[in-house]
Amino acid sequence: MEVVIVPDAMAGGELIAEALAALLRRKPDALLGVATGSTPLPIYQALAAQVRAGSVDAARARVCQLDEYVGLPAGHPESYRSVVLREVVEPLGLGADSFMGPDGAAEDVQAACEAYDRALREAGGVDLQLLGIGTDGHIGFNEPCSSLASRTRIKTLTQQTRKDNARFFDSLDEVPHHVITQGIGTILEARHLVLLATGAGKADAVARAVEGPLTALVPASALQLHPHATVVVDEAAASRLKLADYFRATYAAKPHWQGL
Ligand SMILES: N[C@@H]1[C@@H](O)[C@H](O)[C@@H](COP(=O)(O)O)O[C@@H]1O
Repeated sequence: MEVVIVPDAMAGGELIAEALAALLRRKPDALLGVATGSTPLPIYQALAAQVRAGSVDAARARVCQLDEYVGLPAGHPESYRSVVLREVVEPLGLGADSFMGPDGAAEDVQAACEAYDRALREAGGVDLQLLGIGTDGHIGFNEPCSSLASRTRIKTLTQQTRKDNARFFDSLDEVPHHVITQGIGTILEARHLVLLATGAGKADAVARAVEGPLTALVPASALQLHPHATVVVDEAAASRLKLADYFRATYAAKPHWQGL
């Protein structure tokens, strides 16, 4: 696992957007796994700026969702489908046919989960999966004690996650209890995992994920199993890392051509 400490969220966004741009230059139809929440927004803004400036062509990029609420009415502005269309697909100038996600309104949720796992494989697998981290260490919506081998499935949110996400809704009551999320086993199949965490509120989760034991109690610790996992953190989110100086020195000495 590589840990990169950046000064602030903006710098993290630009660094990761450059990695996405480099991937698209290498593989124009790359399948980009995107995350929701506030943290990755600077990545999407920086990538869209690169597209507008003509430094990367994203016209053939494909985008896929990490997770979704269950039971929100179609077109709800806070469904992750709506968020990804609004924050990623449209700003990159892509059409809705470049995008795939699990169907949170399906009558047969289990079948929808299995279909999504299959669709990801049939699409050739995710080239780069962006991840955020929950304050309880979750990735996607894999809450603590999710199986490290799990596939896309329905999960029940913890009260903490519902409270954390209530800011996107009019009230806590409106935050769904159930979600569909790519499983940890599904996420680990992506060729490159890039987790961005910013702010002091994530420092504890980051330290447990990066330097703690591999445990289902901290789903993000599963990144330790992946051969190409990058964790980008700002100074505040890095504040509890014991090896911070080592991570800084390693990144400073890294040849530029390697990218992330
Ligand atoms: N399902 C999403 C996660 O993918 C995201 O990482 C997390 C953190 O969000 P934020 O970046 O807003 O803190 O929120 C939600 O739970």
